[in-house]
Amino acid sequence: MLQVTSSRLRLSPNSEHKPEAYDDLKLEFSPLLFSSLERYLPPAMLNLSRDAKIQFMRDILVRYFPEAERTRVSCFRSRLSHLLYTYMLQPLYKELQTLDETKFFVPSFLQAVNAGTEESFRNIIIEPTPGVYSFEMLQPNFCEMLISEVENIETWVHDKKFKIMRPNTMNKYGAVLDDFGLEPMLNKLMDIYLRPMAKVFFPEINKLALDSHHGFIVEYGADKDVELGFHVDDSEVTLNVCLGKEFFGGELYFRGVRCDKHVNTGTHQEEVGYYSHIPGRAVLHRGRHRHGARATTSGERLNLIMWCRSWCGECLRRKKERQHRAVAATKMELLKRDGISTS
Ligand SMILES: O=C(O)CCC(=O)C(=O)O
Ligand SMILES: [Fe+2]
Repeated sequence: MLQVTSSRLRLSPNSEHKPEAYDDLKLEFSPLLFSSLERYLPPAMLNLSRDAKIQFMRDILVRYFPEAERTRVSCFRSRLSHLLYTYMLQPLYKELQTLDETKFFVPSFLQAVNAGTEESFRNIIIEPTPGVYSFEMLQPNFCEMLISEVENIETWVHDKKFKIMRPNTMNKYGAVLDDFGLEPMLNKLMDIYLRPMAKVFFPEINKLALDSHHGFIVEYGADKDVELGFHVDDSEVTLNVCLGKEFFGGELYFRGVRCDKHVNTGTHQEEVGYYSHIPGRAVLHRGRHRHGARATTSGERLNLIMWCRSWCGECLRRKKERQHRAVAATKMELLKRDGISTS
């Protein structure tokens, strides 16, 4: 039984207090909710054991959150962790989860990254249109393994009757690799192998370290997606590598870099560019470089895409502000439901 002098939540969060991480909890509420709520705990409770705090906070949340919402979150979380853990433990190729550079990359790419100079990168790239850099990157064997892994994921998901998250709002086929145990490997790929190159070719984003990514596979073919409309990516820098198989069409078209305000403006002649995919070859471009993919007219095309992102100081400040507002709103809601006047 929990013994505390006051079980009332604080009126304002204790900003000095660093809440515990609750990511491992398999409870019906988001771990973030527990971390946010911990800052509102009465001072005497902060030194209690983690289990005691969990029990106390869970009691509060159970009282205040509607049943339907809890069931929805709970179902989603348990299905998602089930997906992650079960698949991660028995993928087709466990070796894809650990980046082995000599097995993954072609020697020319590795040499350029090891040298790490502008000249070494310039030696391996072609620039089909200004701001789009193409280079040979992946070993054929790695491409084949990754394709087989994706096919295995799809069969597995189908057999288990799971609904998986599709890569983005435009591609209906493919899979988010981060959800299937490949996130750490892709993180390493971004950190060690892409970041130095991005620094050389996109000096304007040099100050922003690429620090997170969304890694996925897109699939095109007769009974899959055929083409991809004109868009910008939700990324600072995008890596797009063709894995195979055999196909005609699927060229990328580019139409200049734009900020949010001018994303729908016209294109100038010198901004028009094209790139034809070749298995194993990558393109690196700004996420804001407007582009699309023409129809894959026959065969099957699979590409590995990494939307690499970074948080600038202002984004970080706004993110914290949003979190702060969300916490404040949750707290107001809790207090109101407890019949405490908040005015
Ligand atoms: O199909 C492609 O190669 C382009 C994919 C793409 O632009 C995207 O997923 O953002
Ligand atoms: Fe894109």
